[in-house]
Amino acid sequence: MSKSIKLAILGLGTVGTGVVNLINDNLDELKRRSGRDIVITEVGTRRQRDDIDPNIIQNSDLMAAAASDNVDIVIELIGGTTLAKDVIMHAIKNGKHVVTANKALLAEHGNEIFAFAEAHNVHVAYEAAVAGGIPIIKVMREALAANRIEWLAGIINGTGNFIMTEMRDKGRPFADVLTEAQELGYAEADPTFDVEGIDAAHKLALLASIAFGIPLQFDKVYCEGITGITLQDVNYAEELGYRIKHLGFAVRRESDGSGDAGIELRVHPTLIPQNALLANVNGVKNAVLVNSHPLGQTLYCGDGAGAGATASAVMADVMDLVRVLGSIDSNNESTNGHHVPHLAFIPEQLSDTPILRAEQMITGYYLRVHAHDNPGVLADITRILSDAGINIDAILQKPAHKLGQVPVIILTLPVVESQMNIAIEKIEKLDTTTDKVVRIRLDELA
Ligand SMILES: NC(=O)C1=CN([C@@H]2O[C@H](COP(=O)(O)OP(=O)(O)OC[C@H]3O[C@@H](n4cnc5c(N)ncnc54)[C@H](O)[C@@H]3O)[C@@H](O)[C@H]2O)C=CC1
Ligand SMILES: N[C@@H](CC=O)C(=O)O
Ligand code: NA
Repeated sequence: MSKSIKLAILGLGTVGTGVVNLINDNLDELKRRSGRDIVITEVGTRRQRDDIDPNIIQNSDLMAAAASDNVDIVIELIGGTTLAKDVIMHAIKNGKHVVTANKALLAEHGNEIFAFAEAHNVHVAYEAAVAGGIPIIKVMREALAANRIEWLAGIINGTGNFIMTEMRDKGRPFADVLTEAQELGYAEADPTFDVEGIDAAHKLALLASIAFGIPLQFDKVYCEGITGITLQDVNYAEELGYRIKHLGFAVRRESDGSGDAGIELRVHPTLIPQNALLANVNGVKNAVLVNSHPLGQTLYCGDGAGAGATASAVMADVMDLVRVLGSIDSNNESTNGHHVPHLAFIPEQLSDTPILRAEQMITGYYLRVHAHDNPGVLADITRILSDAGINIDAILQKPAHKLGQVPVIILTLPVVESQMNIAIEKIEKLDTTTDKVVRIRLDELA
């Protein structure tokens, strides 16, 4: 057997431990598939641990581990955007290939990191950074490489989907389910990233780049989380044949008279029909639906978080890099040019297609309006909507729930957000309405 491949695993938390376990469990499988011995030579830990194989160097100096002569591939699993960035840049500078699960880092600094890697002729692989174990990066960069991607929609945060599922099915309180997600190793170190939609926005920025061939633009992703979703809205949505899911959308919009041309990047709770495929993806499962030409719609589904699923993606990247290393000759030159561009398109071909602002985005809406139970209230509300050119798809008036007040639920057809903003402002000013209008986007795309 030829030379072994030496790994440094930096960070032994949920994912790092999952990677060590996977290597131990599947060592023979890895060797049979790659023709190489895959060996962990160093781990980056804060403290010396006695449960680590004594042949493995335990290094609390991650910069040293990233540059070690004893390492071919550096696997960054510490998370965060400061030390993790320094360590990755240092590894690249020292000619190491890198595998990372760190979507926050790539969404914010990926343009710089990938350019630096290209300049040093090494790869930064990141399958684990999006949708956990689902091989969505590989599919989009390689299997769909001949397609023009029109849009994608996905459940891309396992913690959020787990919370929404448990709330809906078992009526469990939000905070309890979040605690369980943390115990199961699904949540980010700072779980507000999960519940405020930031983690999904990081992943969407990555998916959009490889879908459309645009630079990473995390700062332009419209982002809403699940903290404002109440059981009341979940139940009303179900009554109307819809389900609320937290989704990410990347949509190419042509200028067709109904709106502006550009790309919509948005993550938010969304009503989708109960019979839609994504409506039935539950628990920690993620799913990404991709519409491309000429293939059409394809759906990718699996565990989006957790030790085993994420380790699977990390090691899939390692296996790809083993093949790249196998194709490098003794002068460190690539012998067969196997190189998938980091963002799927060759860097000079990345386009500057504008990202649309929130007011330019087009979606349907679920509105919950609280009104006095007086004659003519419904007429006032529907007139405002129709004056704004907004078509109503369904309307549901619930029995009065507090002193003479009725919740009115309205579903609309797609409308440009700026129009909806104007209409909601007018509805809130009516003497007959009380409270703020609750609005949740509704999408039939997914
Ligand atoms: N947990 C999951 O399901 C998934 C996590 N990820 C990403 O994987 C990365 C790791 O996540 P987890 O394993 O969940 O986090 P974690 O918090 O369980 O593990 C991080 C580990 O890194 C160690 N660490 C941090 N700074 C260190 C330092 N200076 N020196 C040595 N060790 C250090 C911590 O002590 C901890 O053991 C993050 O970027 C996360 O966003 C990606 C996909 C799924
Ligand atoms: N916290 C993330 C982990 C995987 O990316 C999630 O819940 O999806
Ligand atoms: Na993945």
